[in-house]
Amino acid sequence: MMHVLTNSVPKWGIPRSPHFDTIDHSFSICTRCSFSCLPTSLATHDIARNKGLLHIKEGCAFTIMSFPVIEKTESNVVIKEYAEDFTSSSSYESAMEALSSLITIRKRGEKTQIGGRYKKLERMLMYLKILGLEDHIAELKVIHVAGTKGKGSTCTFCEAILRECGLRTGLFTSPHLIDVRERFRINGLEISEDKFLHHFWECWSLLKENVSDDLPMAPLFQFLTILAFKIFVYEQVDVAVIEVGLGGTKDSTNVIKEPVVCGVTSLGFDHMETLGNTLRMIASHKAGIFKSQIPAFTVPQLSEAMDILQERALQLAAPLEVAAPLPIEKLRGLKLSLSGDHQFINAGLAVSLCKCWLQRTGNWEKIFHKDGKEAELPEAFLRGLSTAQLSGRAQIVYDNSYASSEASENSSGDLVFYLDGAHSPESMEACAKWFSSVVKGNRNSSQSSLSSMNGGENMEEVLRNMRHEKEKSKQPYKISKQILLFNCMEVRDPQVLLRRLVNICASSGTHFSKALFVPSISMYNKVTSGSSIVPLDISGKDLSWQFSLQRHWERIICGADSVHDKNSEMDSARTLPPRTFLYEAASHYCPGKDYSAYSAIMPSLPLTIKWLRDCVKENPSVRVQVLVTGSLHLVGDVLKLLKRI
Ligand SMILES: Nc1ncnc2c1ncn2[C@@H]1O[C@H](COP(=O)(O)OP(=O)(O)OP(=O)(O)O)[C@@H](O)[C@H]1O
Ligand SMILES: [Mg+2]
Ligand SMILES: [Mg+2]
Repeated sequence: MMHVLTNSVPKWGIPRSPHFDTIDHSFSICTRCSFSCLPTSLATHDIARNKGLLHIKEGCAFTIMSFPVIEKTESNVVIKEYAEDFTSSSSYESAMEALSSLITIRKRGEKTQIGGRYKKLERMLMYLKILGLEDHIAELKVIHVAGTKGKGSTCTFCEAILRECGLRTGLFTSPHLIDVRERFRINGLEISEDKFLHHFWECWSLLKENVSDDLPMAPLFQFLTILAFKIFVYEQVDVAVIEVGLGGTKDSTNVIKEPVVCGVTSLGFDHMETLGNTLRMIASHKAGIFKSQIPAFTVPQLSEAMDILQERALQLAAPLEVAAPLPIEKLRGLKLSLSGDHQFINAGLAVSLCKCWLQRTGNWEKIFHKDGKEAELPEAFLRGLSTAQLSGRAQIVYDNSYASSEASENSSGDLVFYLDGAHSPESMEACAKWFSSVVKGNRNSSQSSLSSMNGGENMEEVLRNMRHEKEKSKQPYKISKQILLFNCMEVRDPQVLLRRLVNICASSGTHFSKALFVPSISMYNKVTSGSSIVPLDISGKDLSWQFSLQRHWERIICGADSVHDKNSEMDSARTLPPRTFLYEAASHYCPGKDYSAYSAIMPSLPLTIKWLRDCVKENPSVRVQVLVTGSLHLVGDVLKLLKRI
């Protein structure tokens, strides 16, 4: 494949968007004016102008751009546009403020309080019309994916595979862990801050100008969906991989009228307050993305769910196929970049979706004409499957920032974080299996395989982990302790989640010596960015939810209620347990201490990480393996802190 470096874009002129010619894999420059392909209304607004984001000229918007710089990463071309100084972090923070104002404060399952005359999907179509996008989104070549678990992973595999096939990709996933821009990827890379702000303020101001009592402003997820469509249209992606937000039938993404192919990942119990209490009801929502005569794929499902999917597909004359989990031999010695056995299910689905997409768009034969071996996965597929990246799903982070530079590596213990944002019973099961298998791998061999490190890491992180593995193999034997760091949203059933986790881990010999219950930093009513300030002030934080999690834990582990009397709860949570707590056997526990034998409430996440680091620093003979799970917010917060503390 040829990559051509271009820097011939006029600095103050029309942005020409570079893209792949998908047919012969060559890189070409589209000489059409990207903006001129879009309605001139896109350029007529004030906020962006006030913020200096746009120059308006005769109804056509011109971004202020400096020369694009092309970075080559493996077989992909990555384009970076370095904008002038018009975007500052403060402008990014004001975008976050604006986004936060779109969060509709309501309890899950309650009917929306958006008001207005129209239903959600009618509103979505009207918003798209305001932005002049309605015809353009019909031209996007979409892979649309619903399901209870594995949507994000499946979409990420699809994106990586098709990018490796030489296509220009757009990927829209949810939720994000640290920064909202994670939800929008162009050619495998998170959208740049400049581009994000540009599109954000255009959407924002046009919608704000046109809202009325009948058509109120779009709530958060609808807004983000519209933004994704706008970005993908503007970026002229060859393929848009779109993850459903919640359910299917009524999801904001379901304005896609004619996707190229649809996928439904593993179905299970989540969001029952919105989707219903039975698997049949849940499946019926997910099947709501099927479209007349459009091929659909799913994974093996329980029969109640499969029956519904098949019924719906039949009604729509949509050919539905079941994609088998990817057989490991097909990888020809490579490893899936996302860890855990469940990822073979997602990978199998992604392969079927991509093959179908390539065939239906006429690309399959053009790209793989020389590759006659139907049974084998094309090289590009293997590259995609072994490099796709998604943070916070079965991700391992070795933390060594506590080790002082002068001290030898061996003078402190190991601290390893295992992060997985599981928050439904089925995903907790997948998470427990993964955690047990990787810590077991550690117990059985001094060197764990790199396959246990998922693709959420960047190259730098992978290399750091490899160095760590190498160092570790030279070190004396360490005693491993498994610790749980947990929080979940109040709408979840912690009893079910924790019990599932404990039982599955126990069945393969993994036992948590302690559980730490901690409040998340992220606020559900605020969209924050990677650079937002981490609040350290914990005074007045209500920890009653964490105390109730602890009570569930105590009941599961020792069949008894926690020893806490309610009055001491608030006081005890103000203080961290002594460092010996981490290593103390439960039998050493003395009633009367302000933490229990098996668990503790931690006053804040930053303090918890510091405390864990201090504990490990003092004790060279231990390896503390911390499973962080229950909430993607918690996982995101931990990742943010590990990178920044
Ligand atoms: N096929 C699967 N079966 C069971 N659990 C899975 C599967 N795939 C992923 N998981 C679990 O679900 C978690 C989230 O994975 P992923 O982000 O791919 O799913 P999602 O459907 O996008 O989730 P969300 O509802 O958070 O958007 C993973 O961390 C893992 O614990
Ligand atoms: Mg979900
Ligand atoms: Mg998701």
